[in-house]
Amino acid sequence: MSMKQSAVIAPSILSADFARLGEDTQAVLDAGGDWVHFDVMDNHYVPNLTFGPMICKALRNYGITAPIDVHLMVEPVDELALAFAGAGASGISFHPEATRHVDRTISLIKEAGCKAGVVLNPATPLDSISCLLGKIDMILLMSVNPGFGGQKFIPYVMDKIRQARAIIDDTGRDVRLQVDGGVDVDNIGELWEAGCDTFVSGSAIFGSGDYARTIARMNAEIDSLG
Ligand SMILES: O=C(CO)[C@@H](O)[C@H](O)COP(=O)(O)O
Repeated sequence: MSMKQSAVIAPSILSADFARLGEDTQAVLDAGGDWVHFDVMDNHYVPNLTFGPMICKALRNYGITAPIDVHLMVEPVDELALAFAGAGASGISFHPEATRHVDRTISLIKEAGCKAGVVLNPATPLDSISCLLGKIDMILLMSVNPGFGGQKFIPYVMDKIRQARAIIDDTGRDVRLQVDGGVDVDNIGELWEAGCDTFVSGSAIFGSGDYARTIARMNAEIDSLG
């Protein structure tokens, strides 16, 4: 039986207007976004630099109450993960190769009261996380190489999504399957059918000019497939 959960659209505020971040984040939530996807880049694990826990806290102080889904593209992981838990993150996902003790990092995140996710780059095999399936809340499959918004979806990830769905269903656990990179109105239906239930989308939403219409079209594609 498929353990696929209800669809979640998580707009990536990497593509938001940083000069008006609180306002733009609230706007995308008012337009139907379910979670805030918060991409943390350290110019070390990835060749780009974004924002840290203070900005997460500032969004909470601004009044953002939706789940904040933190994607850490940082190395090492533990200290920043704890800082984000203290700054109002709801879930924290990290790249296993960026931490020395993966199991310990998951425990730290969960003990800090957050959902824990692991992120696999496009070419990283699924079997690298087989031991963790009883413990994590989410698998995030990157469908672009991490570091930048606005890249094209890498087609071979589609098969990996199907395999991940089968592996999750075998566990019988509620583990979300999130896809991130090049997600748009045109491919979201296929991604849902392949087994994703959580969709990160940055440039397709923020670059569209009409957030509500774009998110509604994404949800309509999913709903049309049941
Ligand atoms: O983590 C990342 C990039 O490293 C993503 O979250 C991107 O922000 C997705 O952007 P689009 O491909 O949707 O523009």
